[in-house]
Amino acid sequence: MALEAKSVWGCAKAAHFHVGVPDSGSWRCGFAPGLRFVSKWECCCVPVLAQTHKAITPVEDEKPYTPGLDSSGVIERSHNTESTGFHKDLSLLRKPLSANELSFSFDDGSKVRVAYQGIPGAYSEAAALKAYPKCETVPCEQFEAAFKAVELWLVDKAVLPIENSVGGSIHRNYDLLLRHRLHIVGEVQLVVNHCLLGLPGVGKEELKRVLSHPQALAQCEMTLSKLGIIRVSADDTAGAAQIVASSGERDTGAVASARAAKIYGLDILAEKIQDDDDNITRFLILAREPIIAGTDRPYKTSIVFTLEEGPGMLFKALAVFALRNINLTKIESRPQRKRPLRVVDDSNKGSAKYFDYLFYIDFEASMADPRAQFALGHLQSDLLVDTDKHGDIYCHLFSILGICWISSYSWLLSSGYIFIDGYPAFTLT
Ligand SMILES: O=C(O)C(=O)C[C@]1(C(=O)O)C=C[C@@H](O)C=C1
Repeated sequence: MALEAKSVWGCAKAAHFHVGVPDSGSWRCGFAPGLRFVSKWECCCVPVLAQTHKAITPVEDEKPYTPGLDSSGVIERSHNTESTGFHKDLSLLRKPLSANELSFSFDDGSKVRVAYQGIPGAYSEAAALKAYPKCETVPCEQFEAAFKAVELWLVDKAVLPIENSVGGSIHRNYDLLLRHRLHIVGEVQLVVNHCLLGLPGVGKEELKRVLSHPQALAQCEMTLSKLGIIRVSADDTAGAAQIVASSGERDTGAVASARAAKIYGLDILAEKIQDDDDNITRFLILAREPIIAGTDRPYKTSIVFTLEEGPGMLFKALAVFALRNINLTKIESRPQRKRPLRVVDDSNKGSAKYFDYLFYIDFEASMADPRAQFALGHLQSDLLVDTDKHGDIYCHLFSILGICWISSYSWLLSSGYIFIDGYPAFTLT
C-alpha cells in the first residue's frame, strides 16, 4: 500500500468551515459557523465533527493511562520498568518495524498493541508501558514507522516523544503529526534517568567513545564533556547499548536506561548522568480515532494553523484564547517545509520574502466547551481568512490534532484521589 504524506489544508465550500486530509478515513475538523471560503488548496467538505467512528475492539487494558496521577506538574519521581523482565536470549526480542517493511500483523487480539520508536529497553518503550501497563509493545525503527503501523492497523496506538525538559521539542514528530492522519488521544510524562553503560568489568575512565540517541547525548552534555568522551549518535538509547554489547569494544560505552543494561548484559558505570536531575520527556499517545470531547473532566486540545504575515497576527491569534480565559500550555512554530518562503508585496518597501510558519498550540479546554468553540470560530473567521492580489478569498491551514484528558489537583481531589506528600497516592473510588 502506498503511503504518501498528505498535507492537511483547510477548505470550505459550504456554510461550515471544514478541514481535513483530502481522502477518506478519519477527519480533522474545524468549526466556524457561517463562514464561506474558497480554498486555494485542494479542498473537500465533510460535515463538521462528523468523524467516522470505527470501533476499536474494546479490550481490558484499552483504557488509556490517566495522566493525572503523575502529570500536570505532579510527575512520578521514579519509573519502574523492571516488571516487564529482561531478555537473556536477544534473538527472542522482536525485530523493529521499518517504514518500508510493515508487512506483519499480530494474531493476539487480546492486548492493546503499542508502537514505539527504538528497541526493547528504550525510554519510549517505558513510556508505552507507563501509558498502557498491560500492552504489547511493538518496536519500530523510525518515528514514521510507528505512525504507519497505527494507520495500517498493525497496532492500536503509538507512543512517541514530543518534548524534553532539557532538549526541547522533538520537531520530527511535530512534522509527522501533520503528514499522518492520527489523533492525539493522551500523553505520558516520563522521568528519564540516564546511565553510562559499558562492557562487564570496564571502568568509566577506559571509555573513549559513547553511543546514544542524540537527545540523550544532549541531555548529558556536561557529564560527557567532563569525561572527555567522543559522542556518537545512534537510533535510540537501547540500540546504542545493543551495539556496545555486540561490538565487544571495551573503550565504547552507551548512554541508556538501567533496563537496557539488564537486557543487553552491560554494567552500569554511572547513574543519573543527565545534566538536570529532573529530566522529563513528554510523549504523545496517538490513535486512529479521536477522543470524543466531553465536559466531565479537564481536557487539553492541540491545534495547528498558519497565519497571514503582518504586525500582531500571532498576538491576535493568542488573544482569542486569553479573551475567554483559556490557558495555553504549549506553543511551537515550525517552518512550512513544502512552501518555506512567502513573498509579500509592499508598495512602499518593495517585495520581501518571509519564512512561512505553522503554529502548534495546546490549550486547556474541551471542544465540547463553548469557550473553545467560540475561540476557534473567532480564530478562523478573523485570522485564517486571506485574500490574494486578485481579491480571491482563501483560507489558511487549520487542524485539530487531538484532544486528551488532563488533570489538575482540583479535579483529582473532586474525583476522590488522596495525596501523600503532595502527590496523588491512590483512588478512593
Ligand atoms: O532513545 C530512546 O530510548 C528513546 O526513547 C528516544 C528518546 C527521544 O527521542 O527523546 C526518548 C526519551 C529521552 O528523551 C531520550 C531519547
